[in-house]
Formats: sequence, structure tokens, C-alpha cells
Amino acid sequence: MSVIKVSHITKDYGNQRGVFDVSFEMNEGEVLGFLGPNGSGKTTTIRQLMGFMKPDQGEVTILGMDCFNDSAKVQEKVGYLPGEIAFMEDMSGLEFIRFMAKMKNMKDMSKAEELMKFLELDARGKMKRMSKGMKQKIGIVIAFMQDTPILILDEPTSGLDPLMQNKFVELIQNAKKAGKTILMSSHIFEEVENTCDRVVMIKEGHIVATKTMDDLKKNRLKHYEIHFFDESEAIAFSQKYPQSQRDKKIIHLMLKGHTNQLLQDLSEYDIDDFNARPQSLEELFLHYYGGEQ
Ligand SMILES: Nc1ncnc2c1ncn2[C@@H]1O[C@H](COP(=O)(O)OP(=O)(O)OP(=O)(O)O)[C@@H](O)[C@H]1O
Repeated sequence: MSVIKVSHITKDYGNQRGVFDVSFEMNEGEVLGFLGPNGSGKTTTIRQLMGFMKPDQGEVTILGMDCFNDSAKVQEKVGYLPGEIAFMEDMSGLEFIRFMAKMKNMKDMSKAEELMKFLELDARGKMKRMSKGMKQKIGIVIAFMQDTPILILDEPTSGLDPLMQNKFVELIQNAKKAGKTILMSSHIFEEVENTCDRVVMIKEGHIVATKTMDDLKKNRLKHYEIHFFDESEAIAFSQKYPQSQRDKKIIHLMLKGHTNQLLQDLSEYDIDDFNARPQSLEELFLHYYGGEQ
């Protein structure tokens, strides 16, 4: 049985905004990256999973329970990090974490304390004086502290510095080892690459691709950067490879396979320098995003 099942949901805000006929499923223990440009419908989908709103059409279930009708039961099973966190600004971070624990009927705070230590978070100060990164850490503590089997995280590393982003990746990898099912929306390709088994890409409210990370990695193109001694040769070469891009004497070319042919073709020219690297995940995603972020 799927742990999370999003089945043909539509939430139409008008003017082509919202999500339209969105479907995907998640198995137990899977880490799924939910990717898309700004305004593509990630938060709208996640809010329906959390039971905050009902789809106009379609159905969303978690562990077989309807996310809207059984929202209280569903939420007991889910650690949730919202994209925008509404805090009680007059509370200290610690008071807020304790307040949220009370709402969740939690008695044991050892996991919360462990998380604060891990994230190097001193939560004693007032929330209103905290930086975005500190508030984000508080959100992460609250999402993880109950040790729920499912985690739904909306842009979990927004506001975190690169060191903390790495710590977050570690947190996800440990949660995955513990068998948790994790859905996270993200803009950060590296963290997706380091954590997710599969990605679902959404654009303008529609799913545009669902790929396993293995497939994505296997289908990467190679990026070649070729420096010619002579601009006229670079021009001649670019005519042979019309998909290439030329910047004076330098050619950029993305290819899958055909290495032999390329080397043969290049042997006819005077080459100053030659670099090859695999296409980055970012370039691959941007291909699906349609060139925008
Ligand atoms: N309550 C609402 N009423 C009307 N339009 C809305 C509402 N909430 C979201 N939208 C619109 O629906 C679209 C999808 O928004 P959503 O917040 O789901 O995108 P997102 O992928 O999470 O984007 P971001 O990465 O910027 O957080 C956007 O065009 C947004 O302006």
C-alpha cells in the first residue's frame, strides 16, 4: 500500500493558478523530492496533503486515510515543516517548541533537545529577534521532534547557510535509514541529489516529469568545452554540431554518447584545450523546468 497517494487532484484558483490533475504515490521508506519553479503548485499540493484544504477534485490519502476528512489522525503520523512558519513572536524559541510539543501531547523532549544540539540552535532568545535561519531551525526541530513515520517538508533549507544545509542532508539520511517516508519540496539541487530516491517535477500546476534519481543520473548528458586556436575553425565546427553554443573560439556542447565520433571530428581541428564534465543535476532539472527557475 502506498504511504502517500495523491490522486488526480485539482485546486483551481483561477487564471491558470493552482494545481491540475496532479497524481503521484510514495512507498514506505521513500524520499521524494518535489521540485518546481516558484508558484508552480508545490505548497498548494502539500497543504492538501496536510488536510488544510480540500481538493476541488481528486483525492489525497496518507496511510489510507483521507487527508481532509481524517486530518487530525493524519497529522499525528506526519512531521510537518511549513514553507512559511507562523511563529508566536513574543515567545522564546524554547517556549514555542514546548508549546508545539504540548499541542502534540508529547511528554518526552529528548529528541527535541538532541535536534537543537545537532543544529547548534540556542533557542532561548525571543522569536522576534531571531534570524530567518534560526527560525527555520526551530521549524525543523518541531517537524522532527515527534519521531513520526512520515515527514512533509516544504523548502526545508530555506534560510540555512551551506554548513547547516549539509547538516540537514545528514538529518534526512538518518531519517531515511530509520525507515521514514519523506516528501520535501526544494530548490536546492545538491540536497535533492544527496537525499532523494525519486523526484516529481511540477510546472504551472501540472506534473511534467517523475524520475528516479538513478534514471536521472544515468541519462545525464556530457558537457564539453572545446577551445579552438582559430575562431574560423570554431565556426566551422559549430556548423557541424548545430546544437552547440559558440563564444568566440570556445564551443560548449552537450552530448549523450557519441564520444568516439566527437573525438574523430575534433582531430581535424587545431584544439587549444578540451574539458568534459557530466551535466549537473541543475542543468538537467532546468531542461524540465523549461529554462526558468
Ligand atoms: N490562496 C490562494 N489564492 C489564490 N491563488 C493562490 C493561493 N495560493 C496560491 N496561489 C497561486 O497558486 C500558484 C501556486 O502557488 P504555490 O504556493 O503552490 O507555489 P509553490 O510551487 O509552492 O511556489 P514557491 O516555490 O514560490 O513557494 C501560484 O500562482 C500562487 O500565486
